Amino acid sequence: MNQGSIAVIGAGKWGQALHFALSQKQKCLISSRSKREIENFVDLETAMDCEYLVIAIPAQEIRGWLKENFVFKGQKILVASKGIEAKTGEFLNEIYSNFVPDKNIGFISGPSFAAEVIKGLPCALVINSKSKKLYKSFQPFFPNFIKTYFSADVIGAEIAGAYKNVLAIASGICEGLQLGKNAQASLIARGLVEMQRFGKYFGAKKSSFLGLSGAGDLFLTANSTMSRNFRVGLGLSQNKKLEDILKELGEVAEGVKTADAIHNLSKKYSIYTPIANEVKLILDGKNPKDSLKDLLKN
Ligand SMILES: NC(=O)c1ccc[n+]([C@@H]2O[C@H](COP(=O)([O-])OP(=O)(O)OC[C@H]3O[C@@H](n4cnc5c(N)ncnc54)[C@H](O)[C@@H]3O)[C@@H](O)[C@H]2O)c1
Ligand SMILES: O=P(O)(O)OC[C@H](O)CO
Repeated sequence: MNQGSIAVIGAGKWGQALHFALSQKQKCLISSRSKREIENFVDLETAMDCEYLVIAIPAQEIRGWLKENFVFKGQKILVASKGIEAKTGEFLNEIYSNFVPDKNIGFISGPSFAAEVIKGLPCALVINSKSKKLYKSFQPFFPNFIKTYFSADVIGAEIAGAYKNVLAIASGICEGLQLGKNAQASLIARGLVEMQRFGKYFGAKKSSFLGLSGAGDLFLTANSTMSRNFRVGLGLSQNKKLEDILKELGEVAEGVKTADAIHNLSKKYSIYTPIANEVKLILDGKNPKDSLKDLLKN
C-alpha cells in the first residue's frame, strides 16, 4: 500500500468535486470505470493501492462494485454516497461492514452541492465514524474552505443524508404545483420530524437531525433546483414520466430508489412515514394532487 497517499474513486459530479477539494493541499488521485481527462487520473488498481480512499459511487451500485473490485489491504475509507439500498433495505455501513472493519471507515454527510465545492465555495461537512482516529486521519486532507466536524452517529448521518433526498423530491413537487411557501415550509418541517422518527427506530441520535447532516442538508436540498432530487420532484409535478425525467437529468437522483427502501423498511417495522410513502406512491404513478389531499387530511 502506498503510505500517506489518497485517491477518489468515482468521477461523477461529487467525485470530481471532492478530487478538486482534496487536491488543494496534496496530490490526490482519481479513478473511475471509464478514463477521464482529469489531472492525476489513474487506473483502479493504482487507486486501490492508496492508503486513503474516498468512494463516491451511487448508493445502489456499491455492493456490486465492492464485490467486483474491492480488496481490503488496510486502507482507510471515506464513503461519499447517500442512500439506502432498495433491494435489501440495508444501510451503507452494513454493506461496507462485509468488506471493511468499523475502525477503518467513515461516512461524509452535510449540505454540499458538488457544483459549489468544485468552485471552492465554503461549506461544512461531517465525517461520521465509530473511530475518531479515522476522522483525525482524514481531516488534514481537507482544504481551508471546507470545515469538518466529527460525529460517531454513523446511522444518524446515513439516514439523514438518504432521507433528505426523498423529502427534496416532495419539496420539488410542492414547488412545481405552486402550493406556496407556507406549504413548502410545513412539508420540510414535518419531513424533518418524520426523518428523525425513522432514524430513532434504528438508534440514531436526535442531534444528528438538528445539525448539518439533517436540517442543514435538508434545507439546502429541498430548496434548490441545484438538487437533482428536487428537479425530479419538479418533473413529477408536471406529470412527466420518471424515465424521461431521469434521462433528462443525466445524473443520479438517489431519492428515487431510497424512497422504495424507506417505504419497505417503514412497512416492515411499522414506522409512520407519510411523506416518504406518498413520494413512493407518486413515483409509482399516483397523482401528486391526490397525495396532497391525503397528506392534508386531519
Ligand atoms: N452531486 C452532489 O452534489 C453530491 C453531493 C454529496 C453527495 N453526493 C452523493 O454522491 C454519490 C454520487 O453522486 P454524483 O453526484 O457523483 O452522481 P453522478 O451521477 O454525477 O455520477 C455518478 C458516477 O458514478 C459512476 N457509476 C455509476 N455506476 C457505477 C458502478 N456500478 N461502478 C462504478 N461507477 C459507477 C458513474 O459513471 C458516474 O461517474 C451519490 O450517492 C450522491 O447522493 C452527491
Ligand atoms: O443533487 P442532490 O439532490 O443529490 O443533492 C446533492 C447533495 O446531497 C447535497 O448535499
